[in-house]
Amino acid sequence: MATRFLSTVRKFSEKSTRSLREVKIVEVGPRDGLQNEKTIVPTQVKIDFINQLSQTGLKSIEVTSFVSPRWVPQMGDNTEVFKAIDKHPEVSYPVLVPNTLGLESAIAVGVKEIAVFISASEGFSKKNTNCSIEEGLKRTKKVISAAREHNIKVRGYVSCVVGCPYDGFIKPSDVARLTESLLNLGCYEISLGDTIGVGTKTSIQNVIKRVLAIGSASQIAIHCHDTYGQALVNICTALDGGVRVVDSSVSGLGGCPYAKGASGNVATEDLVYMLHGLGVNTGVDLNRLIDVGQFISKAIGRSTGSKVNEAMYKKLEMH
Ligand SMILES: CC(C)(COP(=O)([O-])OP(=O)([O-])OC[C@H]1O[C@@H](n2cnc3c(N)ncnc32)[C@H](O)[C@@H]1OP(=O)([O-])[O-])[C@@H](O)C(=O)NCCC(=O)NCCSC(=O)C[C@@](C)(O)CC(=O)[O-]
Repeated sequence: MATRFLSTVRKFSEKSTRSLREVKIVEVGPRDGLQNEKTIVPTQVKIDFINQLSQTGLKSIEVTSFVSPRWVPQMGDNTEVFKAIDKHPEVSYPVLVPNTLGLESAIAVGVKEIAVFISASEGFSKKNTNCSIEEGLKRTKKVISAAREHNIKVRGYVSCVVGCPYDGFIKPSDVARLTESLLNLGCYEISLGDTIGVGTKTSIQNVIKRVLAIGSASQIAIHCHDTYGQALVNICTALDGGVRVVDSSVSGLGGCPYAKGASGNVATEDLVYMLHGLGVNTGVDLNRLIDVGQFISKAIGRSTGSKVNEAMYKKLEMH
Protein backbone atom coordinates (compact mmCIF):
# COMPACT_ATOMS: atom_id res chain seq x y z
CA MET A 1 0.00 0.00 0.00
CA ALA A 2 2.76 2.44 1.10
CA THR A 3 4.86 1.47 -1.92
CA ARG A 4 1.94 2.10 -4.27
CA PHE A 5 1.33 5.51 -2.68
CA LEU A 6 5.02 6.45 -3.00
CA SER A 7 5.12 5.39 -6.64
CA THR A 8 1.99 7.50 -7.29
CA VAL A 9 3.59 10.54 -5.69
CA ARG A 10 6.81 9.97 -7.64
CA LYS A 11 4.85 9.66 -10.90
CA PHE A 12 3.02 12.91 -10.09
CA SER A 13 6.22 14.83 -9.38
CA GLU A 14 7.82 13.47 -12.55
CA LYS A 15 4.85 14.78 -14.53
CA SER A 16 5.14 18.11 -12.70
CA THR A 17 8.55 18.69 -14.21
CA ARG A 18 7.30 18.27 -17.83
CA SER A 19 7.86 21.62 -19.46
CA LEU A 20 4.83 23.64 -20.31
CA ARG A 21 5.21 24.84 -23.90
CA GLU A 22 2.01 23.87 -25.64
CA VAL A 23 -1.55 23.27 -24.53
CA LYS A 24 -4.39 22.00 -26.71
CA ILE A 25 -7.77 23.58 -26.08
CA VAL A 26 -10.96 21.65 -26.74
CA GLU A 27 -13.74 24.18 -27.29
CA VAL A 28 -17.03 22.79 -25.98
CA GLY A 29 -19.15 25.96 -26.29
CA PRO A 30 -21.45 24.83 -29.11
CA ARG A 31 -22.36 21.63 -27.18
CA ASP A 32 -21.78 22.00 -23.43
CA GLY A 33 -22.24 25.75 -23.73
CA LEU A 34 -25.56 25.81 -25.55
CA GLN A 35 -27.23 22.57 -24.35
CA ASN A 36 -28.56 24.29 -21.24
CA GLU A 37 -30.01 27.40 -22.91
CA LYS A 38 -33.72 27.64 -22.15
CA THR A 39 -34.66 29.29 -25.45
CA ILE A 40 -33.84 27.26 -28.54
CA VAL A 41 -30.89 28.90 -30.30
CA PRO A 42 -31.60 29.11 -34.05
CA THR A 43 -29.72 26.52 -36.08
CA GLN A 44 -28.18 29.19 -38.33
CA VAL A 45 -26.74 30.99 -35.26
CA LYS A 46 -25.09 27.73 -34.15
CA ILE A 47 -23.65 27.21 -37.64
CA ASP A 48 -22.28 30.78 -37.80
CA PHE A 49 -20.89 30.39 -34.27
CA ILE A 50 -19.02 27.18 -35.13
CA ASN A 51 -17.75 28.59 -38.44
CA GLN A 52 -16.35 31.62 -36.61
CA LEU A 53 -14.72 29.38 -33.97
CA SER A 54 -13.05 27.44 -36.80
CA GLN A 55 -11.26 30.68 -37.80
CA THR A 56 -9.66 31.28 -34.39
CA GLY A 57 -6.94 28.63 -34.49
CA LEU A 58 -8.78 26.19 -32.21
CA LYS A 59 -7.99 22.60 -33.23
CA SER A 60 -10.95 20.82 -31.66
CA ILE A 61 -14.55 22.06 -31.42
CA GLU A 62 -17.26 19.86 -29.89
CA VAL A 63 -20.14 20.94 -32.09
CA THR A 64 -23.29 19.16 -30.90
CA SER A 65 -24.62 16.01 -29.28
CA PHE A 66 -26.57 13.09 -30.71
CA VAL A 67 -28.52 12.51 -27.49
CA SER A 68 -32.27 12.08 -27.19
CA PRO A 69 -34.02 15.32 -28.22
CA ARG A 70 -36.60 14.60 -25.50
CA TRP A 71 -33.83 14.83 -22.91
CA VAL A 72 -31.96 17.78 -24.46
CA PRO A 73 -34.21 19.62 -26.97
CA GLN A 74 -31.54 22.27 -27.60
CA MET A 75 -29.40 19.70 -29.45
CA GLY A 76 -32.31 18.43 -31.58
CA ASP A 77 -30.86 20.07 -34.71
CA ASN A 78 -27.63 18.01 -34.47
CA THR A 79 -27.87 16.63 -38.02
CA GLU A 80 -28.55 20.02 -39.64
CA VAL A 81 -25.74 21.68 -37.68
CA PHE A 82 -23.16 19.00 -38.41
CA LYS A 83 -24.01 18.85 -42.12
CA ALA A 84 -23.90 22.63 -42.61
CA ILE A 85 -20.73 23.68 -40.78
CA ASP A 86 -17.52 24.35 -42.71
CA LYS A 87 -15.04 21.60 -41.90
CA HIS A 88 -11.44 22.73 -41.84
CA PRO A 89 -9.03 19.85 -42.46
CA GLU A 90 -6.86 20.81 -39.47
CA VAL A 91 -9.81 21.04 -37.06
CA SER A 92 -11.57 18.12 -35.39
CA TYR A 93 -15.36 18.37 -34.87
CA PRO A 94 -16.32 15.79 -32.21
CA VAL A 95 -19.93 15.19 -31.14
CA LEU A 96 -21.25 13.77 -27.86
CA VAL A 97 -22.88 10.32 -28.20
CA PRO A 98 -24.71 8.39 -25.43
CA ASN A 99 -25.71 5.15 -27.21
CA THR A 100 -25.59 3.22 -30.49
CA LEU A 101 -28.68 5.03 -31.77
CA GLY A 102 -26.81 8.33 -31.43
CA LEU A 103 -23.74 6.79 -33.04
CA GLU A 104 -25.75 5.62 -36.06
CA SER A 105 -27.06 9.17 -36.61
CA ALA A 106 -23.55 10.55 -36.22
CA ILE A 107 -22.12 8.07 -38.73
CA ALA A 108 -24.89 8.96 -41.21
CA VAL A 109 -23.64 12.57 -41.36
CA GLY A 110 -19.95 11.66 -41.57
CA VAL A 111 -18.76 12.36 -38.02
CA LYS A 112 -15.05 11.46 -37.60
CA GLU A 113 -14.74 11.80 -33.82
CA ILE A 114 -17.17 11.20 -30.96
CA ALA A 115 -17.12 11.73 -27.21
CA VAL A 116 -18.68 9.19 -24.86
CA PHE A 117 -19.53 9.99 -21.24
CA ILE A 118 -19.74 8.18 -17.93
CA SER A 119 -20.43 9.60 -14.51
CA ALA A 120 -18.34 8.82 -11.44
CA SER A 121 -21.51 9.08 -9.35
CA GLU A 122 -24.57 6.81 -9.44
CA GLY A 123 -26.97 9.68 -8.77
CA PHE A 124 -25.82 11.76 -11.74
CA SER A 125 -25.59 8.72 -14.01
CA LYS A 126 -29.27 7.93 -13.35
CA LYS A 127 -30.46 11.53 -13.77
CA ASN A 128 -28.34 12.27 -16.84
CA THR A 129 -28.52 8.99 -18.76
CA ASN A 130 -31.27 6.97 -17.07
CA CYS A 131 -28.95 4.11 -16.14
CA SER A 132 -26.43 2.99 -13.51
CA ILE A 133 -22.68 3.47 -13.96
CA GLU A 134 -22.23 -0.23 -14.85
CA GLU A 135 -25.08 -0.14 -17.38
CA GLY A 136 -23.55 3.05 -18.79
CA LEU A 137 -20.21 1.29 -19.20
CA LYS A 138 -21.88 -1.59 -21.08
CA ARG A 139 -23.66 0.90 -23.37
CA THR A 140 -20.41 2.79 -23.90
CA LYS A 141 -18.51 -0.40 -24.72
CA LYS A 142 -20.95 -1.09 -27.57
CA VAL A 143 -20.64 2.50 -28.83
CA ILE A 144 -16.83 2.41 -28.77
CA SER A 145 -16.50 -0.91 -30.53
CA ALA A 146 -18.97 0.14 -33.28
CA ALA A 147 -17.21 3.51 -33.63
CA ARG A 148 -13.83 1.86 -34.03
CA GLU A 149 -15.18 -0.40 -36.78
CA HIS A 150 -15.93 2.84 -38.64
CA ASN A 151 -12.51 4.34 -37.87
CA ILE A 152 -14.09 6.97 -35.66
CA LYS A 153 -11.87 8.38 -32.92
CA VAL A 154 -13.33 8.19 -29.42
CA ARG A 155 -12.72 10.60 -26.58
CA GLY A 156 -14.18 9.85 -23.14
CA TYR A 157 -15.56 11.98 -20.33
CA VAL A 158 -15.75 11.04 -16.69
CA SER A 159 -18.08 13.55 -15.07
CA CYS A 160 -18.58 14.57 -11.42
CA VAL A 161 -14.91 13.85 -10.65
CA VAL A 162 -14.98 15.83 -7.41
CA GLY A 163 -18.60 16.18 -6.43
CA CYS A 164 -22.11 15.25 -7.53
CA PRO A 165 -25.30 17.32 -7.11
CA TYR A 166 -27.09 14.18 -5.85
CA ASP A 167 -24.43 12.03 -4.12
CA GLY A 168 -22.00 14.64 -2.75
CA PHE A 169 -18.27 13.89 -2.49
CA ILE A 170 -16.78 11.48 -5.06
CA LYS A 171 -13.77 9.29 -4.27
CA PRO A 172 -10.71 9.82 -6.52
CA SER A 173 -10.33 6.01 -6.63
CA ASP A 174 -13.75 5.76 -8.37
CA VAL A 175 -12.66 8.36 -10.92
CA ALA A 176 -9.42 6.45 -11.56
CA ARG A 177 -11.29 3.14 -11.97
CA LEU A 178 -13.64 4.62 -14.59
CA THR A 179 -10.81 6.40 -16.38
CA GLU A 180 -9.00 3.09 -16.62
CA SER A 181 -12.14 1.36 -17.92
CA LEU A 182 -12.65 3.96 -20.67
CA LEU A 183 -8.98 3.81 -21.68
CA ASN A 184 -9.15 0.01 -21.81
CA LEU A 185 -12.28 0.21 -23.96
CA GLY A 186 -10.33 2.27 -26.51
CA CYS A 187 -10.75 5.99 -25.74
CA TYR A 188 -7.65 7.88 -26.82
CA GLU A 189 -8.11 10.53 -24.13
CA ILE A 190 -10.21 10.99 -20.99
CA SER A 191 -11.50 14.38 -19.98
CA LEU A 192 -12.04 14.71 -16.23
CA GLY A 193 -15.16 16.79 -15.67
CA ASP A 194 -15.72 18.88 -12.57
CA THR A 195 -19.34 19.09 -13.66
CA ILE A 196 -20.60 21.32 -10.86
CA GLY A 197 -17.36 23.24 -10.36
CA VAL A 198 -16.88 22.35 -6.69
CA GLY A 199 -13.22 21.36 -7.10
CA THR A 200 -10.41 23.17 -5.31
CA LYS A 201 -6.65 23.03 -5.81
CA THR A 202 -6.36 20.22 -3.27
CA SER A 203 -9.25 18.08 -4.49
CA ILE A 204 -8.21 18.39 -8.14
CA GLN A 205 -4.62 17.52 -7.18
CA ASN A 206 -5.87 14.40 -5.40
CA VAL A 207 -7.90 13.29 -8.43
CA ILE A 208 -5.06 13.94 -10.88
CA LYS A 209 -2.56 12.05 -8.68
CA ARG A 210 -4.85 9.07 -8.49
CA VAL A 211 -5.64 9.08 -12.20
CA LEU A 212 -1.98 9.42 -13.19
CA ALA A 213 -1.25 6.27 -11.25
CA ILE A 214 -3.18 4.35 -13.93
CA GLY A 215 -2.73 6.45 -17.08
CA SER A 216 -0.21 8.75 -18.66
CA ALA A 217 -0.70 12.54 -18.52
CA SER A 218 -0.83 12.53 -22.33
CA GLN A 219 -4.14 10.60 -22.10
CA ILE A 220 -5.81 13.01 -19.69
CA ALA A 221 -7.66 16.31 -20.19
CA ILE A 222 -9.31 18.60 -17.66
CA HIS A 223 -12.84 20.03 -17.94
CA CYS A 224 -13.69 22.61 -15.29
CA HIS A 225 -16.97 24.39 -14.75
CA ASP A 226 -16.46 27.71 -13.02
CA THR A 227 -19.38 27.65 -10.58
CA TYR A 228 -17.23 28.54 -7.56
CA GLY A 229 -14.67 30.64 -9.47
CA GLN A 230 -11.95 27.99 -9.05
CA ALA A 231 -11.60 26.85 -12.65
CA LEU A 232 -8.34 28.64 -13.59
CA VAL A 233 -6.63 27.58 -10.35
CA ASN A 234 -7.80 24.02 -10.88
CA ILE A 235 -6.57 24.03 -14.48
CA CYS A 236 -3.14 25.27 -13.32
CA THR A 237 -3.09 22.41 -10.82
CA ALA A 238 -3.81 19.92 -13.62
CA LEU A 239 -1.09 21.54 -15.78
CA ASP A 240 1.35 21.20 -12.86
CA GLY A 241 0.49 17.50 -12.85
CA GLY A 242 1.44 17.22 -16.54
CA VAL A 243 -1.97 17.54 -18.21
CA ARG A 244 -1.74 19.39 -21.55
CA VAL A 245 -5.33 19.34 -22.87
CA VAL A 246 -7.96 21.68 -21.43
CA ASP A 247 -11.68 21.97 -22.27
CA SER A 248 -13.33 25.38 -22.21
CA SER A 249 -16.30 27.26 -23.52
CA VAL A 250 -16.15 30.64 -25.22
CA SER A 251 -17.52 33.41 -22.99
CA GLY A 252 -18.08 30.83 -20.24
CA LEU A 253 -21.30 29.53 -21.82
CA GLY A 254 -23.01 26.54 -20.42
CA GLY A 255 -24.01 24.15 -17.72
CA CYS A 256 -25.65 20.77 -17.61
CA PRO A 257 -29.44 20.44 -17.73
CA TYR A 258 -29.22 17.54 -15.25
CA ALA A 259 -26.86 19.25 -12.76
CA LYS A 260 -28.88 22.05 -11.19
CA GLY A 261 -26.89 25.16 -10.31
CA ALA A 262 -23.88 24.19 -12.43
CA SER A 263 -22.66 27.24 -14.30
CA GLY A 264 -20.66 27.37 -17.52
CA ASN A 265 -17.20 26.08 -18.27
CA VAL A 266 -14.12 28.15 -17.78
CA ALA A 267 -14.23 30.85 -20.46
CA THR A 268 -11.92 30.10 -23.40
CA GLU A 269 -10.85 33.77 -23.55
CA ASP A 270 -9.76 33.68 -19.87
CA LEU A 271 -7.94 30.39 -20.39
CA VAL A 272 -6.10 31.62 -23.51
CA TYR A 273 -5.13 34.88 -21.77
CA MET A 274 -3.74 32.95 -18.80
CA LEU A 275 -1.84 30.46 -20.96
CA HIS A 276 -0.34 33.16 -23.18
CA GLY A 277 0.70 34.98 -20.01
CA LEU A 278 2.55 31.82 -18.98
CA GLY A 279 4.31 31.79 -22.36
CA VAL A 280 2.36 28.75 -23.51
CA ASN A 281 1.53 28.28 -27.19
CA THR A 282 -2.18 27.60 -27.82
CA GLY A 283 -2.32 28.47 -31.51
CA VAL A 284 -5.42 30.56 -30.75
CA ASP A 285 -5.91 34.15 -31.89
CA LEU A 286 -7.32 35.89 -28.79
CA ASN A 287 -8.67 38.92 -30.69
CA ARG A 288 -10.72 36.70 -32.99
CA LEU A 289 -11.97 34.74 -29.99
CA ILE A 290 -13.15 37.99 -28.37
CA ASP A 291 -15.27 38.71 -31.47
CA VAL A 292 -16.78 35.20 -31.43
CA GLY A 293 -17.56 35.54 -27.71
CA GLN A 294 -19.31 38.84 -28.39
CA PHE A 295 -21.22 37.34 -31.32
CA ILE A 296 -22.65 34.38 -29.40
CA SER A 297 -23.34 36.36 -26.22
CA LYS A 298 -25.36 38.93 -28.20
CA ALA A 299 -27.11 36.18 -30.17
CA ILE A 300 -28.38 34.55 -26.97
CA GLY A 301 -29.12 37.88 -25.32
CA ARG A 302 -26.66 38.00 -22.45
CA SER A 303 -23.36 39.62 -21.64
CA THR A 304 -20.14 37.66 -21.94
CA GLY A 305 -19.18 35.45 -18.99
CA SER A 306 -15.49 36.08 -19.68
CA LYS A 307 -13.67 38.76 -17.70
CA VAL A 308 -10.96 38.95 -20.36
CA ASN A 309 -13.53 39.40 -23.09
CA GLU A 310 -15.28 42.15 -21.13
CA ALA A 311 -12.01 44.00 -20.45
CA MET A 312 -10.60 43.66 -23.97
CA TYR A 313 -13.87 44.52 -25.67
CA LYS A 314 -14.30 47.66 -23.54
CA LYS A 315 -10.77 48.74 -24.48
CA LEU A 316 -11.52 48.20 -28.19
CA GLU A 317 -14.75 50.21 -27.89
CA MET A 318 -12.84 53.12 -26.32
CA HIS A 319 -10.56 53.42 -29.38
C1 LIG B 1 -29.06 8.17 -22.78
C2 LIG B 1 -30.51 8.48 -23.07
C3 LIG B 1 -30.77 8.43 -24.57
C4 LIG B 1 -31.35 7.40 -22.40
O1 LIG B 1 -32.72 7.80 -22.39
P1 LIG B 1 -33.90 6.73 -22.31
O2 LIG B 1 -35.18 7.50 -22.26
O3 LIG B 1 -33.61 5.76 -21.23
O4 LIG B 1 -33.70 6.03 -23.73
P2 LIG B 1 -34.45 4.85 -24.46
O5 LIG B 1 -33.40 4.00 -25.09
O6 LIG B 1 -35.45 4.19 -23.54
O7 LIG B 1 -35.26 5.61 -25.61
C5 LIG B 1 -36.33 6.48 -25.31
C6 LIG B 1 -36.65 7.32 -26.56
O8 LIG B 1 -35.55 8.17 -26.86
C7 LIG B 1 -35.07 7.91 -28.19
N1 LIG B 1 -33.60 7.98 -28.18
C8 LIG B 1 -32.75 7.28 -27.42
N2 LIG B 1 -31.49 7.60 -27.71
C9 LIG B 1 -31.54 8.52 -28.70
C10 LIG B 1 -30.54 9.20 -29.41
N3 LIG B 1 -29.25 9.03 -29.17
N4 LIG B 1 -30.93 10.07 -30.35
C11 LIG B 1 -32.25 10.27 -30.62
N5 LIG B 1 -33.25 9.64 -29.95
C12 LIG B 1 -32.89 8.76 -29.01
C13 LIG B 1 -35.57 6.49 -28.50
O9 LIG B 1 -35.67 6.32 -29.89
C14 LIG B 1 -36.90 6.50 -27.81
O10 LIG B 1 -37.82 7.22 -28.60
P3 LIG B 1 -39.39 6.78 -28.68
O11 LIG B 1 -39.37 5.40 -29.23
O12 LIG B 1 -39.90 6.82 -27.26
O13 LIG B 1 -39.97 7.83 -29.57
C15 LIG B 1 -30.92 9.87 -22.51
O14 LIG B 1 -30.85 9.80 -21.12
C16 LIG B 1 -30.04 10.98 -23.00
O15 LIG B 1 -30.09 11.33 -24.16
N6 LIG B 1 -29.21 11.53 -22.09
C17 LIG B 1 -28.23 12.57 -22.43
C18 LIG B 1 -28.46 13.76 -21.56
C19 LIG B 1 -27.42 14.80 -21.87
O16 LIG B 1 -27.05 15.06 -23.00
N7 LIG B 1 -26.96 15.46 -20.81
C20 LIG B 1 -25.96 16.48 -20.93
C21 LIG B 1 -24.60 15.88 -21.15
S1 LIG B 1 -23.39 16.81 -20.26
C22 LIG B 1 -22.52 15.69 -19.34
O17 LIG B 1 -22.94 14.58 -19.25
C23 LIG B 1 -21.27 16.13 -18.68
C24 LIG B 1 -20.12 16.51 -19.61
C25 LIG B 1 -19.92 15.48 -20.72
O18 LIG B 1 -20.37 17.76 -20.24
C26 LIG B 1 -18.81 16.64 -18.82
C27 LIG B 1 -18.92 17.50 -17.56
O19 LIG B 1 -19.37 18.67 -17.65
O20 LIG B 1 -18.51 17.01 -16.54
